[in-house]
Amino acid sequence: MTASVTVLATALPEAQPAPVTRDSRPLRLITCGSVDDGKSTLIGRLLWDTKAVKEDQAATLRRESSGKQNDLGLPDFALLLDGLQAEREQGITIDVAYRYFSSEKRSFIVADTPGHEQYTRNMATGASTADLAVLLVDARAGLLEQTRRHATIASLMGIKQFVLAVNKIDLTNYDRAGFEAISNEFRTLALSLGVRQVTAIPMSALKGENVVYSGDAVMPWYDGPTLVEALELATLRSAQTTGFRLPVQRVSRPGESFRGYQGTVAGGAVKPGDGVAILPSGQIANVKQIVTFDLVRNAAVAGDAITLVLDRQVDVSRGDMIVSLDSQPQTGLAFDAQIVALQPDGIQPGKRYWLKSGSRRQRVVVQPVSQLDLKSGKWNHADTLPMNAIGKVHLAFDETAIFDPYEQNRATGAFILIDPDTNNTVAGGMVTAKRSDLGALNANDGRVILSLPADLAEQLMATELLASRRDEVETRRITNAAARDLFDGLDG
Ligand SMILES: Nc1nc2c(ncn2[C@@H]2O[C@H](COP(=O)(O)OP(=O)(O)OP(=O)(O)O)[C@@H](O)[C@H]2O)c(=O)[nH]1
Repeated sequence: MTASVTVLATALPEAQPAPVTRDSRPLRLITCGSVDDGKSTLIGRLLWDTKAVKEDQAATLRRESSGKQNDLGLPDFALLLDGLQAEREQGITIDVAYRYFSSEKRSFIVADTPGHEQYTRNMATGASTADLAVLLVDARAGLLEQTRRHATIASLMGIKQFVLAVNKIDLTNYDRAGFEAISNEFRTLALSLGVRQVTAIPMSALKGENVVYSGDAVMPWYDGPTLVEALELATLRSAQTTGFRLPVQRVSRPGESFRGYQGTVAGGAVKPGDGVAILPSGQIANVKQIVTFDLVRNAAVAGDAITLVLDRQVDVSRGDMIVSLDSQPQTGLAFDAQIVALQPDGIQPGKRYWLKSGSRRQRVVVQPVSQLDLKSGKWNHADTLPMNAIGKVHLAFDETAIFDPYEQNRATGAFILIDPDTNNTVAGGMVTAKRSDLGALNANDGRVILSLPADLAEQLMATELLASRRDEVETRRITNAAARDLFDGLDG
């Protein structure tokens, strides 16, 4: 494997979004499963049967499948997703790519997360924007620990609707009892995670039974929906409950008289005349103008990329957040969070990481408190968190941090942790609450840079510099990634 460059942005979509036939936003879903459960085959089958595959792709599929067809003589639908594999082989790791398809009633965006090694991380990236999770299991194997982990992460990230796809049912001779046993076990798990909306569907992704077309002929005992019918019935995640949020990406000063603050609205709405506060400084101003790339607008909502002009001179820089006066996020030096550890080193207590949330990046000390036992669903005391662990932690900052609880706003409540030594993303997390005091965990205690020998201090500075450059690269990519803008724009 040759992953040398990590692109945190989304991959460019290969196809334009399917036309929205009704006045509804597309439903976003993620698929999760263990290796070989048939995830690629299922997504391929969905694209194929909903006719989201372009003719040239279809021709390639027929050609490439010939000669290496499976026992059933069907094309290898997983080949439809091979574009990502090719990118991986060029040394580029792409966390999530989005595929678009639609039925007569609705359009959908499925987050496709390639690769197994970093699966949990990829999954967490996809889950943060999804309305629904499709959890795949192999009908012969039933629920695995991996299924439990994925279901847990999906629920932690706020997904409240699951479809359990009991795949490869053709290989169990369409065994009804086996299907029901797996469904019941999964319902118990989902309930323990607080997820009540579960649809279990017996299916064969390979043969296309109960995916888009009914599997009646072979499973007359099943009278529930096909996968697409279940997706058509699903509800969109409810709107965020916070006020206006604009994480400032850039301050624009094209001339003496104009100063605008640019970013993508991460919550709520804004219109000229609204009172806003600039955090963390707490300065106050009114909105004078809202400008998009070619228009002056009379309002902007979450998902809009805007330039905001204020009615007075204030001091604003990248990483600040402009928010509505009457509904502000929480600011402070200590927060509680839940994280998923993503690297072999896990999370070390007392170590200083970079925390990145929106356009803001700051130093943080992470103190693990407990780890989730996936089998029992209990939180056990923990001082460290190994790779893949889901844990509760305390975060301690040495400069004011700004968050909404993730429950209220996924954009301003989510973050990643970066190891300053390696620049690896070591965790993804969600803020659950503000803490009233730092207790024993004062991040300033970790601020020993002044007492370090000069050469070591210099090294540390160099690391910081490197990290900040990396930050720029990342931001540029994200800005350039038409996919993300497009994707976010669909929400507007
Ligand atoms: N019989 C049968 N085989 C299936 C079905 N779905 C997938 N397969 C086969 O199972 C194997 C694995 O399928 P993939 O779609 O590659 O599985 P995956 O989970 O995406 O695996 P990775 O891409 O390795 O993560 C392939 O040989 C598929 O043809 C099914 O419903 N029935």
